Amino acid sequence: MAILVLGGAGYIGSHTVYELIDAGRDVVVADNLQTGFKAAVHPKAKFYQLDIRDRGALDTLFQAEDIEGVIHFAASSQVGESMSDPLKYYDNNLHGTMVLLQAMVAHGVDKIVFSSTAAAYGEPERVPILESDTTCPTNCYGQTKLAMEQMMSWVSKAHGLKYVALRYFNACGAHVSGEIGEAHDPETHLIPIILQVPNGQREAVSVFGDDYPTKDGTCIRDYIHVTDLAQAHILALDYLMKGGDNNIFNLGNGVGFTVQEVIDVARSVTGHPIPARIAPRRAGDPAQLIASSEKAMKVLGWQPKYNDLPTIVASAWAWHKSHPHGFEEV
Ligand SMILES: NC(=O)c1ccc[n+]([C@@H]2O[C@H](COP(=O)([O-])OP(=O)(O)OC[C@H]3O[C@@H](n4cnc5c(N)ncnc54)[C@H](O)[C@@H]3O)[C@@H](O)[C@H]2O)c1
Ligand SMILES: O=c1ccn([C@@H]2O[C@H](COP(=O)(O)OP(=O)(O)O[C@H]3O[C@H](CO)[C@H](O)[C@H](O)[C@H]3O)[C@@H](O)[C@H]2O)c(=O)[nH]1
Repeated sequence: MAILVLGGAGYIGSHTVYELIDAGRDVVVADNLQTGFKAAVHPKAKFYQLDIRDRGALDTLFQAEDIEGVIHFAASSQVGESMSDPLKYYDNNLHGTMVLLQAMVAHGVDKIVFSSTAAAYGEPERVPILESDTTCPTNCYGQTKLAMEQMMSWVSKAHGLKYVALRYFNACGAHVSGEIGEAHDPETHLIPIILQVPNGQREAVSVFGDDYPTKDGTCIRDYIHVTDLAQAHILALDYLMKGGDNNIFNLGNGVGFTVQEVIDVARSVTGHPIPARIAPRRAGDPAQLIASSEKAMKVLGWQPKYNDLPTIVASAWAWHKSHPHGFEEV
């Protein structure tokens, strides 16, 4: 039987497929390639180009393949865009997940692990954040992810579906092989943006606000390596296969770094001075997001391996230096 990875041509999905294949699992990837790349899909995975909102295409896939569980990354995930075009997020994230769950129920596939986000919490009431803390998203993206979690919960009560929601903090880094890495266009994430400077693609990095109540005034985030995230998906799926109940887990390193500290690490990793300019705050940015991932460690046995920021940034740099245009051939 195979694992179906939706969004397996994207950043976190492609890394998860590599880990699944390395673990000897059969993998089917489905992706509409709206932000993903066929070249990111492991050659041993079977690939379907489809949109999860297309029920007919999903039916064809579920009829053709023997699927034992689903890992669902397929979503739109840009915070800023979700504020200017919220209906795109309701359509792709909520409607897409609704069609997927309808197809899963119809075809008797009853296990799903899916990408949620730290954005589900909004401005945290305390750090480190526990899964039981208040969820009050400050942007439409986080709202749709929280609504996806709630949709799973109701579908579970009615149809016996079992789910794990993984609330990631800041995904970063690249595969140790150097074959795949982060390639978003436009890029909005801090570490790849910083690395565009030593790659000659940007003159300086803008620091969005230096007047936050943090040690150097810049925002604090919890950076977690994409391969550690990938491993958590495998553990979560195995947990469901062994009869584990519906659950929600934070995934982060439990350590926060300011934007300024991340830039300093990138300077030391790349040997480039990386000029930084203070810019206005970015709307909707909480001052500080740090995960408590103790529950994932205790229940899933998850143990992040790349818990050191210089190592994480070095893995990202190895990828960006050798693939300055991502998966696009120029
Ligand atoms: N990158 C992060 O820091 C982060 C943090 C928290 C949560 N997440 C979530 O993790 C997931 C993966 O994020 P990512 O950074 O790898 O994003 P990504 O954009 O690189 O990957 C998403 C993949 O899903 C595909 N996709 C999107 N809509 C689809 C649809 N309707 N049908 C079929 N395929 C579709 C895209 O083509 C892409 O390959 C997303 O759900 C995102 O919301 C990401
Ligand atoms: O050019 C930049 C880009 C980012 N930042 C700052 O760097 C920090 C990290 O920003 P990212 O855009 O890399 O990541 P976010 O924390 O905003 O968001 C990420 O993590 C969230 C959960 O924590 C969501 O899941 C979201 O999808 C994902 O992009 C923020 O303080 C941001 O203001 C800058 O100063 N300059």
